[in-house]
Amino acid sequence: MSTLTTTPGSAAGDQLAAPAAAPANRPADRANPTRAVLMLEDGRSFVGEAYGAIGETFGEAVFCTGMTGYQETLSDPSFHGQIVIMTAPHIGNTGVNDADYESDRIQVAGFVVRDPARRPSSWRSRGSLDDELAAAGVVGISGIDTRALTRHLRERGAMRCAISSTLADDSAVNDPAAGDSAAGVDEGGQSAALAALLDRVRSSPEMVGADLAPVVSTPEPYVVPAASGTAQFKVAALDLGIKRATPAAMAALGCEVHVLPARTTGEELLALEPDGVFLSNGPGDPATADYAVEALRTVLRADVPVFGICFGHQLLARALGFETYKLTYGHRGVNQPVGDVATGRIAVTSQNHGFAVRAPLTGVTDTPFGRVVASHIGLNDEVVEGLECLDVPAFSVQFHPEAAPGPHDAANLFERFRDLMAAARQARAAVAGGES
Ligand SMILES: NC(=O)CC[C@H](N)C(=O)O
Repeated sequence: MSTLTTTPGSAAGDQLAAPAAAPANRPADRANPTRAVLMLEDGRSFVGEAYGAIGETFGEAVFCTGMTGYQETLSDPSFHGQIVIMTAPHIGNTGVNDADYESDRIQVAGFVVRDPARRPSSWRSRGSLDDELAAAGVVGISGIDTRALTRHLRERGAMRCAISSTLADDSAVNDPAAGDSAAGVDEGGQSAALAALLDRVRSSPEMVGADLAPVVSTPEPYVVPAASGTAQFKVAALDLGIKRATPAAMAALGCEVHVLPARTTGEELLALEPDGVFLSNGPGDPATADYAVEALRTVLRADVPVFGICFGHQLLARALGFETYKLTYGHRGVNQPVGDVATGRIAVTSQNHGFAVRAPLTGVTDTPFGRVVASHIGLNDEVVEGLECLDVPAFSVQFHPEAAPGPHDAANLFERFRDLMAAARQARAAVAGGES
């Protein structure tokens, strides 16, 4: 299986790297718009204007329903290899600032908006989003019917796509004006350039089978110190695509967070003598990343507390023996309702996932690491959104308690992790006391 190795604005995958003769991505000119095409794997296409950089890019088309937080979305490493469609029609209204980035670069493979802000307005803004995308070489498209596109993906599922603003001839495109019915796929009448683009989309790498965490992970370990005072707990955090807000949330609770590359082994994690091990969110298919699953099993055997979010939740599930599967179109946005099974409380959560864990919604499952229950359930479609181990100190959630962007309903989960680490330390002290 080929692996998506997208760099912003470039073709997805080595085998799809732009031919040497292709023009380099260059900023779109707002005064003289350049025509751009979004081509889906099933042949449906949309015509709009180049937005951000002019060029050609490939990735999985996914839609995000957040009304706000486009900067955090763009820089979330979990979106690596994906072309993100914003369902909110006005994007870029507050420009860009340096505080809202969740990693050191824009991570999406491409960006689709309906109606970009012509002039950003915010006291924090230092520039416009389209200039920022152009400077980063990120190819985008604007002025298309994002509602029709989203409905198409809801019916047909997330699929590969391309954005191209460099086609020689795109005159005969299957335009959204032709209607947004699911049956509106019309490959007939397309120009040779469009047919060739469709071929390129269909030979681009798929998200299923893509092992992308090592591509976005930190090459070297680094430490985020406790936000104030002496650190109370040492956390070893496996960076599978971590967002800045995550170690910051743990540091605010008195943790010293050691952020480690994706391929760190279980033995290396334990050698740090951490109070707890954290597994981050990340891009790609959780059915890959066997290295992290193995590391996690080593940690679980050592009875060290574990907390996983999103990709980390999926990997904890795999370590326990559950399987993961691909959702039709996933959950991406800041308004996803989740029920806490134990308390009956509902949290509105931030989510960004295309895969999910296959586990029973009710009852207790026996696993090699003891009994496990589903702790959280997605209220839109009954997807397992959390797991709790009853016999080892481990739990995980599919959503994002770090909430960047998003509501803070789930922030208490970091406190739960801290309390789990405190309880484990007390238990160790009691055992040591009993032995002496
Ligand atoms: N945000 C994440 O960690 C996403 C996890 C995984 N890549 C998925 O799409 O389901």
